[in-house]
Amino acid sequence: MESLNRLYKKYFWYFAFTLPMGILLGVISMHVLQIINSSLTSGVDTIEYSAQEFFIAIGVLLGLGVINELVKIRLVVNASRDIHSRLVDKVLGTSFERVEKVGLPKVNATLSKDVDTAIKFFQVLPQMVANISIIVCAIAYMAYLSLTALMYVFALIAFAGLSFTVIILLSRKYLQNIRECADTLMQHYEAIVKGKKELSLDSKRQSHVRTDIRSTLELLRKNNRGALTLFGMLEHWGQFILFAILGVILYYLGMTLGLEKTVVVGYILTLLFILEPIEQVTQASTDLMEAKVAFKKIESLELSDEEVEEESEIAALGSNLNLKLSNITYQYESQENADKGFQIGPVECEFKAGEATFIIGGNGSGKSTLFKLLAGLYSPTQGVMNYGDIAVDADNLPSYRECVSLIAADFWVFKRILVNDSPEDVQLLQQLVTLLRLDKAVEIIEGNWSKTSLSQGQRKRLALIQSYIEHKPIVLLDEWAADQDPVFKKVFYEEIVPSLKAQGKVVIIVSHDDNYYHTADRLMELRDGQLTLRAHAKPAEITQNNQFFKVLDNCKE
Ligand SMILES: Nc1ncnc2c1ncn2[C@@H]1O[C@H](COP(=O)(O)OP(=O)(O)OP(=O)(O)O)[C@@H](O)[C@H]1O
Repeated sequence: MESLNRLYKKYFWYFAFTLPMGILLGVISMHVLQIINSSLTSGVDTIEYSAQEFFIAIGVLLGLGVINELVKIRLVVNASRDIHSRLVDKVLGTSFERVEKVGLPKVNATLSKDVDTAIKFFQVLPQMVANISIIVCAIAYMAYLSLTALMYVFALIAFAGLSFTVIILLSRKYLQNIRECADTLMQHYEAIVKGKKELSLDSKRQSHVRTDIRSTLELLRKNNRGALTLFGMLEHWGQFILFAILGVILYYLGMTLGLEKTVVVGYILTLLFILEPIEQVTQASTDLMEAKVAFKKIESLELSDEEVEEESEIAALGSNLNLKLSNITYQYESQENADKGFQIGPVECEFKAGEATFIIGGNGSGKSTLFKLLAGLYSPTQGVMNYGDIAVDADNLPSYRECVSLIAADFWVFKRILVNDSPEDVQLLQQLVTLLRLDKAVEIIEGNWSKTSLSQGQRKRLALIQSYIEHKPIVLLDEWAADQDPVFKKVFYEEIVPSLKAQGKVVIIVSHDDNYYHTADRLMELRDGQLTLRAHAKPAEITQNNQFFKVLDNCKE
């Protein structure tokens, strides 16, 4: 809870403010009660003085209450912004490897649900402090009226407190289960949205999915019922206890202890007055319990706790250098029912600047895993990766990643185009849109693509444009051409790849287009995680009418 502790510390003064304010509100409230009490039990001659005092006191209460409320609102809105942005920083600062392991549905559930529940902590705590202060002042006032009567009241309150604690503890398991169900539901929701096509075509699968979701909803219902029953009981039990105390004072203690009328009326008024603060405290305890579960859930994801520097730009390691892998291996953690996870390597290989390497291999042979390793998204289990003379390690990994442009099989296109301000780059961007035949499909509006909901092949072209204008020296393309039409496949292998090579980039491509293997400098094969050389080739020189080469060359000048 390190990051959240930092937040508590940041807002310590807000919390600290609510304590004396709560006590002040409590003292003045008790004073108001005392005025009412004495007006009810004494003669009419003091009424005029009491009225003045009464209205001054409630005016002060209004003023202090408003100040307290404003401070509370400030705390809540500021803390809400900070928790949201802290969580975004945590996700951004966490390694790809960890986020992949946690999985999208869990991260989504945390970003959408836990964060709002966690904010409740900041909403209810100041209120709770104020209410507890009022209750403490009320107890002090009752002690002032009659200590003996208070002993009896305390015995009843202690019993009530004990029963409250038991109920709250019992609710904890239900709350944890409800939170687990929320994760499972998020997974189901992702499946029914992403798998909508398949579900529309298969009623059997649809009914399986429906059954699974219904069983999760049933589990959720049972746990919700358990938690809500306990919370409901808590509320009514609290009310009952309070009325029971009133009854005991009114019908038994008054007579048994021979209490004066002022004491009995004082006790009744005070207890009625603290009815609402007590209700709010019990409600707040359940909210705090939920917030605690949410905090625990956030922590259980083990996201990064490091502070992310605003606008931090990481310098790239260098360019036009060779990428060398020495004895590199990467092993996934073992999955359920498996002895050990899939392993890549040991890989011994050098990818030269200005050369294109094609990697082929069957499904599951490890191509995407190798790309994640080459991109620095996974850290090798053993071995060394050198970029030029520099060994890539934990310290310079972020700088290495700045050298890599990856279009993965499950790539993402951001609406915002990141392009240098230079006129050459802006012109290059426009030329690439035309060359990649996207000029009729998208526009560039204030630095954003007008839309990204295009065909898969077109979206890959958008991703390639972003890769071009980033000018990164290592380009990794995972089956980029697989979704392109035959004409554009040809353009890719005969113009785009040579233009990237001509810029001195390390180009590595996963390809299954055997018609174009001859355009590679090297053909390598992955089989069960083992990378072997299949063929060296001497691809054709760059042709004079290579439009991609021309626009990139212009940009260099
Ligand atoms: N996140 C993961 N955790 C554990 N094992 C994984 C993970 N991702 C992939 N694997 C395992 O690693 C092996 C290689 O997967 P990878 O995706 O690299 O293959 P691929 O060659 O890209 O396959 P394809 O051609 O089907 O895309 C598979 O057996 C897979 O089960």
